Amino acid sequence: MSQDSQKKAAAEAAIRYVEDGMIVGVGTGSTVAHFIEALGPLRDRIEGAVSSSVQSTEHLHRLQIPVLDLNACGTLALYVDGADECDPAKRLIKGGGAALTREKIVAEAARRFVCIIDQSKQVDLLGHHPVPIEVIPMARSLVAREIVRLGGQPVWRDGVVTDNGNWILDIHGWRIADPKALEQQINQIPGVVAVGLFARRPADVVIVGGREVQILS
Ligand SMILES: O=C(CO)[C@H](O)[C@H](O)COP(=O)(O)O
Repeated sequence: MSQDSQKKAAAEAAIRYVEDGMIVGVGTGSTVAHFIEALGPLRDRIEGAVSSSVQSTEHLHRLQIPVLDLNACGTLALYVDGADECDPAKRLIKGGGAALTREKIVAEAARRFVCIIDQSKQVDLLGHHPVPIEVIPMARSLVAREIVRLGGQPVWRDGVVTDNGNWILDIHGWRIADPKALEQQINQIPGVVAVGLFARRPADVVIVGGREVQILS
C-alpha cells in the first residue's frame, strides 16, 4: 500500500471521531488534506472548523466548510492533524509544513487530539526527522547559536515564511531522550515562537494507516 493510500486510510478513519454539531480543529499537510476531503460531505452536520493554516483554510473554503475564529470557540472537542514523527508515548515532531505554531495553539485548545499518520512516521525515539522551530526573523542567528549549545545542528529553511511572517530553523542531529525537557528548554530562548515538539501536549489517539488501520489510544 502506498504512503499516500496509508495517509488516506488514516484520515478517513478519523471521521468516526466527528460528531454532529461539532467545531472541528483541523491541522495542515497532505494527510490532513485527505481528512478535509472526507469532512466535506459532513459540512451540514458540523458547526464548522478551526484551521491551523492558510492552506487548510483555503481547502475548507473550497468545500464550503465554515472556518471559525478560535477566539470565538472556546475549548474544541476535537483536533485532527498529521505528524512528521510519533513515538510510542504519542509525542510528536510536527512542522514539516511550517504550520507548527498555529497547530500547537489549536491542539492546546482541544480536548481530544487525534493524530493521523502513515507507518513511516512511527519511531522509537524522536529525532530522525529534523525538529522545526519557528523564530522571529531578527533572532534567527541568536536562536541558532543557542541550539548549537544544546547539541543540535540548525539549518535555516531559506525562502520559507510562515503564515505568521516568521522563519523556520530545522534542527538536525538530535536523538531526543526527554522530549518534554527539550521542548521546555527551546521555548525559553528569546525569539522562539514555537518548537515542533509536541510532548507537553501529545496526541490522545494515533491512527496509523495501512491495509489494517491501527488505532492507538
Ligand atoms: O506538521 C505538519 C505541518 O506543519 C504536518 O502535519 C506534518 O508535516 C505531516 O505532513 P504530511 O501529512 O504531509 O506528511
